[in-house]
Amino acid sequence: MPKKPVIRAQDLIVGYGGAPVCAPVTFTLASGKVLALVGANGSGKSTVLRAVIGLLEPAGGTLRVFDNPVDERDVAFRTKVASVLDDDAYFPALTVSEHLYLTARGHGVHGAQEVVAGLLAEFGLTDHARSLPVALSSGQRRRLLLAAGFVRPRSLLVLDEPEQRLDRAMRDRLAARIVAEKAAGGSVLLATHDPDLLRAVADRAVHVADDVTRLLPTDQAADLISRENP
Ligand SMILES: Nc1ncnc2c1ncn2[C@@H]1O[C@H](COP(=O)(O)OP(=O)(O)OP(=O)(O)O)[C@@H](O)[C@H]1O
Repeated sequence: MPKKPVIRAQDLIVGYGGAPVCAPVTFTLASGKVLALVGANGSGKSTVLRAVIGLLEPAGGTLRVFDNPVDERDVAFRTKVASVLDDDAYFPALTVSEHLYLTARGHGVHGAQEVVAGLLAEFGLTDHARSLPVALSSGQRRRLLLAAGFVRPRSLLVLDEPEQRLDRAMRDRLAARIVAEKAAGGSVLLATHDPDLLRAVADRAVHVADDVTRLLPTDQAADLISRENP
């Protein structure tokens, strides 16, 4: 029997106060695959991601994650789904390493200290391990949030414009990390404006828009982004 998709969205309608922000969205994401949401500013990519991780009730259509309706209060859901959204959601009174360690321990990660040390190195934060977030640059804070996403146990990783505020070298490292994620059987749903990241990691894309949302091959989606952001 074919494996059930990790995410199944069928004519999914998302919006605020009853008003949809984009055309209905239909896609599936299988394990070991990366699906990218692309589209202009304000087209609705983050809103779709919020619905997938349970921060927003769908206004219509079907949404199943691991073959269940989304319920972010469910422990089983939270152990499988890690997300990094476009917000500065860190603890201001914890250092970089305390932040990662707390997240790791809170999610029952084995060998948390080694895992944290590895992520500090990978995200270029070792020299800032004892810094408070206020003493980090905006790109370093972004690295901290990404590292906090990667420290969690997960089968599905949801990333909202993970390239934001990262320099080229860090974007390349992030791309390698996402490729490793899928090689290990993990699934990734991400929104992006970066055609290089898209080409490096995505298997398919969904163009989110007002009139119609379409599934696109990665190259076509990357060309579309390049045209939107010449
Ligand atoms: N909390 C909210 N309440 C009401 N409207 C919102 C809210 N958040 C976003 N919107 C609106 O929903 C629409 C879609 O926003 P969304 O953040 O999903 O777009 P996006 O595709 O992620 O954009 P960007 O590429 O700029 O990040 C926009 O018109 C935005 O103004």
